[in-house]
Formats: sequence, structure tokens, C-alpha cells
Amino acid sequence: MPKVLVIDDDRDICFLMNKFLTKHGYETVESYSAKKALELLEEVKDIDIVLCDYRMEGMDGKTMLLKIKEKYPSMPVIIITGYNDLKTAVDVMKLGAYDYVTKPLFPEEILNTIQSALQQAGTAPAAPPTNGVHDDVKKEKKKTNGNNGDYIFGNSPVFQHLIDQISLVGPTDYSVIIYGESGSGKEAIAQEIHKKSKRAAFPFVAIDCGALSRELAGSELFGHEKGSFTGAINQKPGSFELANGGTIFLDEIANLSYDIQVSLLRVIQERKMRRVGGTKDIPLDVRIIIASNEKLWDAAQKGKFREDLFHRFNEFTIELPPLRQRKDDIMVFARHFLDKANEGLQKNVKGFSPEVEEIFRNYVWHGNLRELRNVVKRAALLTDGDFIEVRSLPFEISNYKKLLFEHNNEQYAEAAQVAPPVVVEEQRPLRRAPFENSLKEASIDLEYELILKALKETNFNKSKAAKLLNIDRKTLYNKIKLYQELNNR
Ligand SMILES: Nc1ncnc2c1ncn2[C@@H]1O[C@H](COP(=O)(O)OP(=O)(O)OP(=O)(O)O)[C@@H](O)[C@H]1O
Repeated sequence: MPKVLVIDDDRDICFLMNKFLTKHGYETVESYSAKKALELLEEVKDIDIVLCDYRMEGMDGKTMLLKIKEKYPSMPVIIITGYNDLKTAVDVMKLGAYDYVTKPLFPEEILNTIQSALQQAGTAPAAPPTNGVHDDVKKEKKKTNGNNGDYIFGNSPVFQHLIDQISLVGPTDYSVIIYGESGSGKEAIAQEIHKKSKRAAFPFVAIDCGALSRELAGSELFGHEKGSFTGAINQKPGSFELANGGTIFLDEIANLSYDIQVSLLRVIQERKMRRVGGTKDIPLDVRIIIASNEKLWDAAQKGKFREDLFHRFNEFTIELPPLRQRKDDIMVFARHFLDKANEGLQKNVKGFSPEVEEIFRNYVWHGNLRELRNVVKRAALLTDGDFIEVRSLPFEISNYKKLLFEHNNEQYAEAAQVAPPVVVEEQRPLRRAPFENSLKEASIDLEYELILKALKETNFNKSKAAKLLNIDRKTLYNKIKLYQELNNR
């Protein structure tokens, strides 16, 4: 019976998750504090997966995730966030969370996410839950390629260009740099390149360098010998060794520390490596595909990334546009994610209402495909009829136009209701700012939530919202403007 550690300072949530998960064949261990949870992970040896609230007293979810990943790198961690914490969600994914679920929580969605995480880790429950089974669902057997299931490639010019590039570089042994925002599908492209190569029968190993701690990065990448440092209880092969013969995908490569970059350069040049604490050279034949959000040449100019390493990798470059610039592809992906959600939920939702399609085409999708996938997954869960309607979308998405507050114009909200769909390119809706400082972060978050709540209650009448918040309209405008500026950084 898989064991889930539920970490949430809201005891009701722990209680509900316990009841629900137990009913579906899981065992739960609960913790109301991050500190206790870390102790539990030590004491209870056989925890399979962690479900952790992002906002807890004493430690935020990001720190907690890093602490878990440092000690238990392969432990799947699912983070619970608010929808407006999308930036946080993207950050935790980069730090190695398996996935995130947004509040309000829907137990089926969590169950689904836990199941796929455990399936990927190879610890799925023996008897899968059978709630809500629809007999009429045709279960199409689809090929999956590891991480997040199968990928699609459509007919739009962007897709065609990507397919051409993959076909061109796939069969070669070139190193490839893939640029793209978080969630835009970089790993998917890397996997496709691997599949097109002569290495396809060998492993594809993906490593998120952003999730590697400075101390453990060397041992994760190159492995270690027993006793080579405190905590090295057993001998462990590194990712390069595991990928031997195949392809290694190093995501967010610019996050590797300088000394690891030096080791990496040596490994590439010499085509052999040694485990940490080892004395034996291990010959390597690994193709390297790397990905980055930031241009590596710029990172090299800033001294953050070694220039010689950049030149080593710079044999072929693929740029993946953000989803908001791939308007023709949005519904292709949405339908694909709906198929997958139907499969997972054993439902048969047929499509999207025209209003939802319009919103999807014009929303900015900061979290790119990952955000779209999660929005569709949840909407499918909430849909009883044949089509996904606007009411099943998160508030922030269904009201995205009103939340833009362009030019702080009082008329904008009203205008947005009647105007034809606006093409939103780089504008961003109001959402949480990416602060590092946690006290400031907490107060900004809280303000944001209260403002959003007041706007919801007053149907976006900003004068009334200001009154509810006991501030004047100008202060409300200024706060909104501040959020916009922070968001655009
Ligand atoms: N071509 C595709 N077809 C279907 N799903 C896709 C495709 N490309 C990406 N996805 C899905 O979108 C999500 C994000 O993709 P992926 O992990 O490849 O993005 P990424 O750019 O590597 O993200 P990050 O940089 O944050 O790790 C995943 O759930 C993935 O399965």
C-alpha cells in the first residue's frame, strides 16, 4: 500500500486527505508542520510520495521541497498552491516538484496526480481506484515516452519548423541547446531528438539542474563511491553513467555551479568520468542536450556560465516559442490534454465551449503547456456535461481581461466585456510577484488575495472594491500598477 506524507498546517485538509486517500488504497502519514514532516521522513522509512502545502508556518514550500530533494532526490513531491501563485508553481516545478495542484482542492485531481507520480516512480497501488468509472470510455492504448506521457506535433508552421529541426539534428550526434520558457516543452523536444537518434534504444536521462543542490550536484551527475562523503552510505551511479550509450538532458543548465561546469567540461572533453571518491575511469558515450530559459551567451558574458562550455554545446540551437505566441497550436494542445484527462479520469468530455476556446486563444499562459495541461485537467474533472464551460476555469483565467487593468483605466473592465477578443502578446494579468524576501512576499500575497476577493465581490467595480478594502481608489490603482510592474520584471 503506497504511503503518502501529507504536509499541511490546515488540519482539516490533512483529515480530509487521510479519509479520501485511505478509501482509495493509500496509507497516509500527516504532519501539520514542515519541521515535523522532515522528522517523519527520517523516521518512517517507506514514504512513497509527499503532498505539501506551499504556504506553511515556519517554512515555505520551496524551502521544504529543496530540503526533501536534497535528502531524497527521487521522492515525488506534489505542491499545493493557490492559483494566483502560478509563478510559485512554475518555480517549484523547476526545483524538481513532480507537479502542483491548485486550490480549491479537488480530491480526485490529487488522486490522479498521485497515481501518475507513483506510476512514473514505479510504485503505483496494486488496485487502482475505480471511482467515477464511465463504461462508455474507449481506452485507447497510447504509446508513452517516459516522463509525462505522449507528445503531439501538429500542422502549424511552428510545429512544422520544430519537426524539421528535430528530423535534421536527431540522427546526428550534435549537442543541442533548447531555449524556451518554463513549461514550453523543452524536455519533450529533447525526448523526440533522442527518439530520432541511433541512441533511441538506450536510456534518455533528464536532469533538472535547477533542482540540484550545490553539494550534491557532483554526486547526482557523476555518482559516488561508498563512504566518499558523509551520507554516501552506498555506491551510487550518476546520471551520466545511467545515460551511457543514450542521451542526457540537462535542463536549466545555467544553474550549475562553476566547479560543476568545470567537471562537466572535462567529462565532455575526455569522454570519461570518475565517480565522486572513485579511482576508476568510466568511459562515456553520451549525447548531451541542454536547455535554458536564459540565453547562455548572455549568461557567459555575465560570468555565470563558462564560455568554453557554451562553445562545446553550441552545435545546434532550437528556440521554442512561448505558448502565447503559438495561437494556432493552443487548441491542438488543449484537445490533446483533454484526451489525456478523459483517459485518466475515465470520463468522456467531448470538447470546449466557444467562449472557452476564445479565452484559451487569448490568455497569456505564463506557465505555457504545463499551465494549459493543468487547467484542462481540472476543468475536465469539474465538467459534468459534454463540453468544458467557462465556469470550470479558474477565476483568474475566465476573468483575465478584467485583470489586465491596462493603463489603469476604469473603463477598461467594462470595455473588455463588450470588445472583440484582444490579442494579448506580452501583457500579463495581475498575479503574485516573485519576491525573494518572504515577509514582503507574504504581505504582497495577502494584499493580492484581498484585492482579488474584493474585485470578485464587486464584479470588478473598482470604486466599490476600494470601499470594501477601506482604501481610496487611487491607492487601489497604485497597488494594481505596482503588481503589474513587479509582474513585468
Ligand atoms: N508536444 C507536446 N505534446 C504534448 N504535450 C506536451 C508537448 N510538449 C510538452 N508537453 C507537455 O507540457 C508539459 C511541459 O513540458 P516540458 O516538461 O517538456 O516543458 P519544459 O520546457 O521542459 O519545462 P521546464 O523548463 O519547466 O522543465 C508536460 O506535461 C509535457 O508533457
